[in-house]
Formats: sequence, structure tokens, C-alpha cells
Amino acid sequence: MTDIVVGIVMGSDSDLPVMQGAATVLETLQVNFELTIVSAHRTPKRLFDYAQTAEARGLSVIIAGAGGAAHLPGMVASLTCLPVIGVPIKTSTLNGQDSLLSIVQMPAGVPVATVAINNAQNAGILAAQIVAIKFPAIRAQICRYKSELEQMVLAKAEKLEQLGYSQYLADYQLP
Ligand SMILES: Nc1c(C(=O)O)ncn1[C@@H]1O[C@H](COP(=O)(O)O)[C@@H](O)[C@H]1O
Repeated sequence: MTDIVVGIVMGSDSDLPVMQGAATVLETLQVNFELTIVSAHRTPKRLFDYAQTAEARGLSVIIAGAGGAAHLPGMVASLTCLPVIGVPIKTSTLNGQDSLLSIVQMPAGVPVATVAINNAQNAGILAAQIVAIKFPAIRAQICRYKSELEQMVLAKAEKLEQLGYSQYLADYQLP
């Protein structure tokens, strides 16, 4: 394990069921991270403090998840030179379209790398790929992860071809 290199922040603990996807994949890839709650709207002073001290605390990349009027990722990006990955959280009223557009439509000069709605797992993988530039051990974990993913899909394709469509469908377990 490395020192803590990835920061995960979320606007509310209600985002945790989604944001744990980033934490889980970072654990799998053996990347150390910190995880906390920061809100641009509700805790603006904490937001400034978190973003402005992030680099000095050793972070290389920040994942920020928020829903609705999701200003958190953009505000973090405005306050640090570190790359920021935004996770739009699915909302009950607008299905996360509001979160997605709030995060992705940043003005030129202040980018937030935005993943799909609720796809915190991809944010974790992307963060690991960024820190892997500095840490060859993490790069090796990512290559292993991708290879396992490939093997898993190839095994399914083989099973589908062996069993045939109807039998495969009958055995299929919904995720
Ligand atoms: N979008 C933001 C910000 C922010 O951008 O600063 N702070 C909280 N939130 C979001 O509000 C939603 C509802 O939060 P509650 O469930 O606490 O009411 C969450 O998805 C959170 O990310």
C-alpha cells in the first residue's frame, strides 16, 4: 500500500451507497484513500480547507460525488491544482440528469473529469490510473484487474456459445 494518495469526498452521507463503489475498487487495487463528507453548500469553510490543503497532505487526485445542484466537484477543482473526478449521483426527482449537467458543464479552464451517473467504480479506476503514473505497483494492479475483467467476459462468451442462447437465458442470474 502507498501513502494516502486519493481523496474521496461526497456532499452527504446519503451519497455513500454509491460512493462506496470508488472505495471498494481502490481497496481492490491497493490504493490508499481517505473518505469524508464535504459540501460546497452546507460546509463552505470546510470545502475551502479540504481543497486547499489536499496537495500538501499528499493527495494526487480527488474524487468528488454529489447529487442535484452538484457544485462540489467544480468548487473543489477551482480551489486546487490536483485533477478532480466528478461522480454525478442519481436523484429521485430528475434521475441524476441534474447532477450530471451540474458536474460536466464546467467553464473552460476548470475541468472536472466526469464519469457516468452513479459510476463511482469508474472514478476509482480512473483515479488509480492517474496515480499509477507515479507508482508502478498500482499500474501492475490495474493491469491485473483489466486482465481479470477480460477473462470473466471471455468465460461468459464461451459458456453462451456452449449452452446456446435459450439454456444460457434460463440459467441467467439477474445482477
Ligand atoms: N450537491 C450537494 C452539495 C454540494 O454540491 O455542495 N452538497 C450536498 N449536495 C447533495 O445533496 C444531496 C442530498 O443530500 P441529503 O440527502 O443530505 O439531503 C446529496 O446527493 C448531496 O451530494
